[in-house]
Amino acid sequence: MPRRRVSLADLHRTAVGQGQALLGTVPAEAPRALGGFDTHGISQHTHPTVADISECLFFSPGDGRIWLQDQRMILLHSEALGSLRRELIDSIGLDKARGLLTRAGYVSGARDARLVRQQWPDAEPTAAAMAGTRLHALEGVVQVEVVHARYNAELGEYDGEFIWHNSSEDDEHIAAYGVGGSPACWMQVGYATGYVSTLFGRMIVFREVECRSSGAAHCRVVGKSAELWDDPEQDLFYLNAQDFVGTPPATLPTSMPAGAQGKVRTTYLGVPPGKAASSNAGAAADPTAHATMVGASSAFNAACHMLQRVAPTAATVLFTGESGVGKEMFASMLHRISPRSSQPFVAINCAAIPETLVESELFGVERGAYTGAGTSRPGRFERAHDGTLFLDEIGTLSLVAQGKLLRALQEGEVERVGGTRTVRVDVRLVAATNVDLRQAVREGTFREDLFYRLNVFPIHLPPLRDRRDDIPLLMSHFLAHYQRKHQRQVPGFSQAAVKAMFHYPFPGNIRELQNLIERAVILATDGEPIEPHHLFAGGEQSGGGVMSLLLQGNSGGTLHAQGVAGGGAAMQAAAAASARAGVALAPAVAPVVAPLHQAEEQMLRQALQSAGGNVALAGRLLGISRATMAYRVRKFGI
Ligand SMILES: Nc1ncnc2c1ncn2[C@@H]1O[C@H](COP(=O)(O)OP(=O)(O)OP(=O)(O)O)[C@@H](O)[C@H]1O
Repeated sequence: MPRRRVSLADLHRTAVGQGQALLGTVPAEAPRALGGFDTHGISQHTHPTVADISECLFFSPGDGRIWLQDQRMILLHSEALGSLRRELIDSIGLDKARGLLTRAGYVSGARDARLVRQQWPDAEPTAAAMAGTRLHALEGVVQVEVVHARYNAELGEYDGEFIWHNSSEDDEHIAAYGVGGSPACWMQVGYATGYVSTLFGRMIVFREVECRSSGAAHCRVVGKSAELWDDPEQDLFYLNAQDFVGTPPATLPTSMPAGAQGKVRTTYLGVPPGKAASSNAGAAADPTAHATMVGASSAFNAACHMLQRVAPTAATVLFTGESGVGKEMFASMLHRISPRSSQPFVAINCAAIPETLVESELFGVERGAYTGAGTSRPGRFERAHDGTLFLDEIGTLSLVAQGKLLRALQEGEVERVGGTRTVRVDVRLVAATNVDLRQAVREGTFREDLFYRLNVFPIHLPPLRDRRDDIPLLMSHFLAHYQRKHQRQVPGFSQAAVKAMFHYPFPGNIRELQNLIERAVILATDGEPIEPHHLFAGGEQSGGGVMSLLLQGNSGGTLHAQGVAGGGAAMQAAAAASARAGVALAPAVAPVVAPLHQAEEQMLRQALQSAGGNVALAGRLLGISRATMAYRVRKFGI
């Protein structure tokens, strides 16, 4: 069979042209059904229409694939999904099954929103939102009738009501359980939440207020920005794979009653009830102790499930992943949900300690051991006794330090530098690395025996560009966080800003996203949404344009811009915003064509110079941690 991709639209066209001869089993009324949407307030001819969308659907029977543009799809019997659903409910319970299906729906909706963004970048917001209803129908899930839908970009508020006809989930639920007391379109609600939240870059919660499964004639769903609901917690609960995962609050407007703000904050803390209070022993050493962990992508959920499995044990855990993906945050959460949570969590960044001090930092030192050791002090191992010791950037340890670490792990005891007695320590070791330790072993820079000692339970955290479904949640989360922190009234993101965020590769991962949003919240004008130039004002390459940070003297940075997403008007606005922020825009520098290591060194030097030699600030400019910055500065001998 030829490996030809045939789009649904091709079939339709051919059928129309050739009197249905090539359609075979496609029923004659199918094209009419596809075009059968109607909406109030927006015409069925508004692009992207069902016909436009169907151009993205390809059947490739020759190689057993169906594509919705670049996403592989499958044509699954609704009954098969029904049986999976029934087994899930029967084996893990209604609430857990509902959570799983809601999150699967969320991922699907988020994917479709990205498709619409990519294919119709100029579609106006209502049309892009309506495309979700058309995709949902085209995928055979549900027919959507729009009661009303409205998005106010100025206020960042969404509000919509829909009637769902022919819900496939209801058919299956009713077939298995009959008509009962509660709504059952869980995946579909997850889809709507994922689609609209991804489209607008903020948390928009859908709730099914009437459902065929609970006796209504048809299903009715209401979607609103999370802060417009009084009690979004009950809906958001199902988005969390584990109870330690928080869901980002929507922006908390200052007009919100103080009591309500408090309620939302505690609900979203991301710490299971009872755990927060007991983990205070480690809180001082743990900078992320009160941070909320958010995410909804399948990669994030998979890592959370692994964390939940390993937390109750004493096994060594090795987190791998690029800088800024959340390894330290996961390590800290691991401690908080483990039986050691009331004991210390001691973190050490191996890259940040000079080679000569590693031993005394880890194992402690006895008075007089060397010049300057005026008092005896315990090392991190001793301080982490009964608790968790987190060794970050473990790949940077020297071979000598690796040998000493291995000995301490094998023997369960340490000897202070200059001391004569050994101290027994009981620590749970958690390590993290952003280098490939297997490769380091092959290259002879990392001990094989230590690698196997650490690699007991590896958890890989993929880069943000590979789990883009988390982006809207993270955007909402950090927007709310920095609004509170900096007392700003920024209602949300403009459509251009959301688009730019979805196209940005985030080389610095979540840390970089966090920095972009903090900067944007500061740069944006109160009462107006965040625009791309507020986000990409620090040298990031966004979409078609580049903004780079050029450094002149020690008197502070100068922003040099080479176009920004949004074009000339955005440039002018960027210039105005930058002027407000005390920096100036100037013509662009030539694109960097130096080898990677040279470019890296140049960027490090520029950032340091801009930050007046402040390593932490320079790191923030580049979207990396202070420790990583310090390590790289040392590596290049700057
Ligand atoms: N799932 C998440 N939800 C909310 N914030 C997150 C999440 N993951 C990471 N962050 C935030 O992103 C920043 C970077 O995370 P973290 O320091 O844990 O990354 P890392 O992988 O340890 O980086 P490095 O390798 O550079 O040390 C932190 O401010 C952290 O709070």
